[in-house]
Amino acid sequence: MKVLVSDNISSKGIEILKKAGLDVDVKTGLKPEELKSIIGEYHALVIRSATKVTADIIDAAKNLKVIGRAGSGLDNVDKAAASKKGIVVMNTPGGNTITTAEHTIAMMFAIARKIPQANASMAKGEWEKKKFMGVELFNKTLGIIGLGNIGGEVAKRAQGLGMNVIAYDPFLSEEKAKKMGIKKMEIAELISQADFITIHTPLTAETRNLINAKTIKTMKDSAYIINCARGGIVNEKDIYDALESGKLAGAALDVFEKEPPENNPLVGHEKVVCTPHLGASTQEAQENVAIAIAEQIADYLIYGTIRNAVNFPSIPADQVAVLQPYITLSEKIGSFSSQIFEGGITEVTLEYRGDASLLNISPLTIAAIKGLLTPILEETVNFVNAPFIAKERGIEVKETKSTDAGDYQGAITMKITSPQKILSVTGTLFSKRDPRIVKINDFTVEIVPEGNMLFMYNNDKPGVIGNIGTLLGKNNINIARMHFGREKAGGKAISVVNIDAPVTHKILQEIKNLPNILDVKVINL
Ligand SMILES: NC(=O)C1=CN([C@@H]2O[C@H](COP(=O)(O)OP(=O)(O)OC[C@H]3O[C@@H](n4cnc5c(N)ncnc54)[C@H](O)[C@@H]3O)[C@@H](O)[C@H]2O)C=CC1
Ligand SMILES: O=C(O)CCC(=O)C(=O)O
Repeated sequence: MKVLVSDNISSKGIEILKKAGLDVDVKTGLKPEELKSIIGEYHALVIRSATKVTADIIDAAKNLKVIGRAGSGLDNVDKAAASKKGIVVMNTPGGNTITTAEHTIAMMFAIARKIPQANASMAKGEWEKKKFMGVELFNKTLGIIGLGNIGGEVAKRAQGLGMNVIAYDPFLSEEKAKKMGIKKMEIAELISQADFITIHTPLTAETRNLINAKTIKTMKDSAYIINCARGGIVNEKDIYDALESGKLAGAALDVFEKEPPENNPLVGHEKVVCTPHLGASTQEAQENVAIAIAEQIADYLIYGTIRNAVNFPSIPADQVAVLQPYITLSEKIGSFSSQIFEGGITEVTLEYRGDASLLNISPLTIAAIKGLLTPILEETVNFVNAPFIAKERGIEVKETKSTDAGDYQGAITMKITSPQKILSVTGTLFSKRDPRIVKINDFTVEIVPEGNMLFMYNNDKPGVIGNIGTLLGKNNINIARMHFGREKAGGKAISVVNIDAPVTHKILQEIKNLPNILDVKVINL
């Protein structure tokens, strides 16, 4: 079996692959057409973030069984194309957590004390003591947006420095935050209270452009911002304007909207410290992730054991045919529910009815939990660790079974509970194969859960649908399907629109401002 390593990984990983008897080629810096021309020879591909594994590359990968990411981010892999071809996509969540948290703290010190700027000045022969007056971190408030693995490690370190740590993470329970000695609050409150703001969320529809001109306006004067998560979460132009106007005292950026950045005025700006996506770049982290991915790939190619796969559950071979459609349905119900729900989840109940109650439900529950957590945690959740992550986050998972499925042959309902509200989403299979969402709370619907969608609560009034259609049409976005459900004529209604292209933040705002629209969410399945 042949393995292609197309990005730089630690030699420890290569040794493991070779020792396992695999034939390893290391070819880094390949152009897309070069990779496409050779990928057909390989059974496994090992990458970091530089190699772009597009649908085109996957199409040419005639023998490929597995793509392994030494690290966590999989935004450079077309996972849907890989899944369609049965290629397992795996990563190594956790291997670079400490390293990235340490980089964040280093970046915070660097902007607070202007260390890189002072170093550059001394290298030019200057001795500019006055110019590089800094601020202490002690007693300052650090606002962490996204209190997951890295955010949690940053919090511990910042507490050790005597900082007052506050956090915003809509998916974190109050209890967990309390245990960590952190005050959990809404984002607006955090932004207005923090002296330093650091971001540790994935880049999702919700977090794209999270820090923008509007939010910056509500920050303290002379606040600092740090982004070691993903480019695109902070709006680079708005940060630049705020630095120029003096609203922001400094920014530390490890990640960029475009990497490497081109003509980006933040690079080299006197109030900015930049690093070229170095968050995970330590010997220790690179060894961790290289060893982990090499072991995972060898285990899969040699023994068929799947670990840390983001697109495949482990189920006994004889159950695959019957379980797979229900696994897809469960994952879609979870993902759909997560994208329309807001609040710290404390409990999730999966109700299996009719045919579904007669199945081996444990992989279905795992798939539903994975679906629920993936839009929130993106790369860190897989078919193996989903239940553990839920538990760690204080989410209690319950299952119930009933042979009575009402109007359907088999149905699965996910009930999500937070201290403030409950959401219930029911799905079924049409023709034993095709997933449909058929109930959302008390609204009866018939939604095809796939691709880009808009989910809206609206008043059941004439003109609502026409307005949405006109606005999308004006923006050249084609509507594939529309579904409606209402409590009663003239009451509260839900509208779900399947669209052929994603909507931009601006279009989303325009939809929100249409008459009789109460709330809009973007869904991607
Ligand atoms: N700079 C670098 O080299 C590296 C960057 N990263 C990036 O760091 C980020 C965080 O990674 P991990 O901590 O491992 O992920 P994680 O999955 O453990 O944590 C992410 C946290 O963000 C929260 N979150 C999701 N949506 C949110 C929203 N709208 N508002 C507030 N919080 C939200 C989640 O609840 C979760 O607690 C990811 O974007 C990852 O790709 C990771 C490793 C290295
Ligand atoms: O491999 C790297 O250097 C980037 C790490 C990263 O961003 C990730 O693991 O998500």
